[in-house]
Amino acid sequence: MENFWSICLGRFEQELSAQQFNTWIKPLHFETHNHTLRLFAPNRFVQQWVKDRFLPRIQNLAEELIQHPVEIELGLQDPSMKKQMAAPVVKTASADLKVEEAAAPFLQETPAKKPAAKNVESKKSKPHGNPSGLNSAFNFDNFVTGRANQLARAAALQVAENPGTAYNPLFIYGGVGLGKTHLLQAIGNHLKMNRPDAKIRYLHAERYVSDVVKAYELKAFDEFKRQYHSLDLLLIDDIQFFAKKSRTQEEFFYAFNSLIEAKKQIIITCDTYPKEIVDVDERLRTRFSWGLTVAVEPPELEMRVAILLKKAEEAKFVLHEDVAFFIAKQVRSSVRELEGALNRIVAMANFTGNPIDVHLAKDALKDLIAVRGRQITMENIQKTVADYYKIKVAEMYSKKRSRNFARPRQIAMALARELTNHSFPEIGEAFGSRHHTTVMHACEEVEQLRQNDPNVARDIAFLTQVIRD
Ligand SMILES: Nc1ncnc2c1ncn2[C@@H]1O[C@H](COP(=O)(O)OP(=O)(O)OP(=O)(O)O)[C@@H](O)[C@H]1O
Repeated sequence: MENFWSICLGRFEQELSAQQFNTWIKPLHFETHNHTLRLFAPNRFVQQWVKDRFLPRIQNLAEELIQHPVEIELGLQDPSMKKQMAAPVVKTASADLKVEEAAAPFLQETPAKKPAAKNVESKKSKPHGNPSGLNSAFNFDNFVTGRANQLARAAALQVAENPGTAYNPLFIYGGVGLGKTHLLQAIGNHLKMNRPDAKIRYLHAERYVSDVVKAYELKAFDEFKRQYHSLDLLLIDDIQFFAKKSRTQEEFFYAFNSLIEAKKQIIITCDTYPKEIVDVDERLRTRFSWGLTVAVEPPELEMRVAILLKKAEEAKFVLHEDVAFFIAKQVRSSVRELEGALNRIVAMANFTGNPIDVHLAKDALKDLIAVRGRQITMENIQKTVADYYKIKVAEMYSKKRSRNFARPRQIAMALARELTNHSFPEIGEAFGSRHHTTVMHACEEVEQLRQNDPNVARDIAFLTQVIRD
């Protein structure tokens, strides 16, 4: 075991570039303790990086070079004492590669788009053994309010104060990373504080699906019903995941009716308006609009700045307004992306030891800025709009006239007209050789819709931001 690290160093030196090796592997300090290999990183940034990229390889090498099972710990060096701290530590056992989250949340890159969560109780963090699935980190106090979400926040607070009586169900919808889960959790935490005995359950829709599957396998629907139908507050996140799950939808229909009848509160989040949820039973979609439906929209500039300042305050570091404005101007699509950008900047500051200023922020976000600087193309517009409406890009140039394709196509044409310098004939050409009057007609129709249909206006605002970003 004593020689393990020197052999590892040799291997990594061969496998990595000199710069990678010197930056990530060489600075690690190594110790052994009984059957534990201990590595210590000089800072959290290196610790997180090594955890994400190199720990599995170190694990392989341990399996190859050491004949008996070992545990690997990845801790932090204590900079002042020049000795190692026991925690926080990332641990992994040789038989089973289990990595525990150890670094502060501010050092974890936030994914731009949430990966399809599988059977998650709370996708934000582990529920700390709390059967309600609530995460106390999300509350009303740290939810920044602005035009984009003030109605949703007011409704959420109202419901948290008067569950079962105000709006039932409360249906919160909006694009990714805009604070729907945050609000859901805040409602749960608020009620829990006011009524500690209340039976509250927060869960991601996929968890509900898997509970139905389990109940089915174990023939335990009575128990399943007992659990869900006896709640005071049911918080269910990302209901669009019920699509095509007919048994789940049936069970949820019963749970829904039973809870509403008993005046127990249900709050649902979704990526779209109830009527537009695909592959979910009509009777459920109708019920979703029984109470109040509110949207969360992408935050405007000032609100993005306020969110950044709040996040900095929470993480206890100083963020000057000019830096916050700089970040907010670069990152516009979602709060999650905003957090991701801030994480990068903080990580770079920690890593380099430089202060957080606009210069450092520019450096940390240079990839993002380069991407933004790219010219907006019609291909990009077509792809973004197609992705958003979940249709194939090919439908942008196809001749199909069904509304599912025609409407997104018209919106993409109107955006192409607005965001590029192309002429009507050029746009027509790019959309399956259509006549320029078709494009003109599309632009007029979309403008009408934008003025009269708040959903279309919201879609266009969101798409414009994403394309510009
Ligand atoms: N108004 C806000 N104030 C403070 N933080 C916010 C706000 N809106 C979102 N956030 C933060 O942004 C991150 C993403 O928000 P959240 O997970 O609630 O988004 P979501 O709408 O549920 O996304 P998804 O559709 O992917 O589930 C969270 O860390 C959340 O705390």
